Amino acid sequence: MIQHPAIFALASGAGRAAVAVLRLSGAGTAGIVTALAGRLPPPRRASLRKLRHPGTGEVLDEALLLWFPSPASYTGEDSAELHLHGGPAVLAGVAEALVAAGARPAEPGEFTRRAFLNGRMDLTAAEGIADLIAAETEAQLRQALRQAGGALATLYGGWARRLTALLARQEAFIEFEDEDLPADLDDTVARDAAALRAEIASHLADGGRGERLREGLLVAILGAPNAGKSSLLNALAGREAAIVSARAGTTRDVVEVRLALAGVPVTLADTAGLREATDEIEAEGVRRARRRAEEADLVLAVFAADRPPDAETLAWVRPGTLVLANKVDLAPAPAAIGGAVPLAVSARTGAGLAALQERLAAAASELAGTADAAVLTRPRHRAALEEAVGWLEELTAAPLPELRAETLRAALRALGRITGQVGVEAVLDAVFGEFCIGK
Ligand SMILES: Nc1nc2c(ncn2[C@@H]2O[C@H](COP(=O)(O)OP(=O)(O)OP(=O)(O)O)[C@@H](O)[C@H]2O)c(=O)[nH]1
Ligand SMILES: [K+]
Ligand SMILES: [Mg+2]
Repeated sequence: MIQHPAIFALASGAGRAAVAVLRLSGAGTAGIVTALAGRLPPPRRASLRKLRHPGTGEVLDEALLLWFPSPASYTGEDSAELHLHGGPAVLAGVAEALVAAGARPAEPGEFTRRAFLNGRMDLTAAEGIADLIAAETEAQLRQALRQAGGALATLYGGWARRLTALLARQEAFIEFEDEDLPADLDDTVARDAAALRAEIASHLADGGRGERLREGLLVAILGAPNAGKSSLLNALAGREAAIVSARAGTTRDVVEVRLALAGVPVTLADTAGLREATDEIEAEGVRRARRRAEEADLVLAVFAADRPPDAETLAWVRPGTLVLANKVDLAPAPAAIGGAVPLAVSARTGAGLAALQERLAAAASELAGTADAAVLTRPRHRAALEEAVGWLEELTAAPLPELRAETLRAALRALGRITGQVGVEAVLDAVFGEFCIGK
């Protein structure tokens, strides 16, 4: 195990709390703990200790101490946890004492980065831990747990091992070409590489569901002024998030609410009514509405049942758009709008809102629902896998055994970047930079 200089950080949430957990890891942890607590507790056993400033001897807190000697710790290094009283003055005092004893505050993700460097986990599992901390819904949590548990490490690691074996066969062919090798060895390499390429390609062709679940879905509510968009947003959110009024052009800024639908986090965006606005501010609102609709994973096109459908909104109706006829308390819903059968709702009476919730939940799980398999979760992985597939395609076209070996090596490097086998400092910075401090 590599032991880097000692770092510390608050591992629990910031702010006043009954208990705050400070985590300490790295070379010299034993000495630093001893400097504050007098002596080390037995490994992995919680012990109550008075903590003192090593310079002044001043008592800082009475805390529970845990000592995790290397290698049996999260980072693989010597580590300790201090369970303090969670007030800002206590934390500031202990932090200062730790610095005086030779530790420094940790960077975001630095503990997990050390765990990775010590071989405690691969990069995909480390990313899974970041996702676990960020998870807002149950489906996100399940996906993160699978990844942190090594589902992707196993899948991508398995592919890397198969590539390595192929490379070995290809190189044997080059090395011993004149000798008694099976005549079709070169062909079998190409055949097995094509099979692997097909497997990776089918993993890539998942419609982006895992990535969407990780990021959350964006649903944009679109429609003419006064169609009842803000009323519907409020009804779905269960609170008065947006201003509703009888005046056309009420909503200007995009108003967002966060919901969980079928375990998928969803940002529901209410937008300005689509029309040729003369007012400068409203015109900007309409521009924002269009931009949001372009970015959205799902568009809710809202029409008022007592009006003929407007051309501006009709232009956004396409396969996959959820078409609503609102205000069915005033007039019956038309049989079809823009070729789609509209869902009849009334934000005023609540009619059809349960069906709307169901349709939204169904759409959310179709767009972002994942089975309990290893699923692609990040653009970083997608890019590297696409690169690997590209190299394996080149292999088929490569005329010389040496060139084939080269494409296999390149594909292997692409896979290695995902799991961290091919260590690129920039990749590590990007991966661990997204962590919070203390993890
Ligand atoms: N009768 C009836 N009135 C509704 C219904 N939904 C909304 N309204 C009314 O329609 C008017 C406009 O509603 P809003 O929710 O502000 O409409 P909007 O689409 O957000 O309008 P803009 O923000 O101006 O684009 C308000 O007076 C609402 O009370 C409905 O289902 N039935
Ligand atoms: K309005
Ligand atoms: Mg509105």
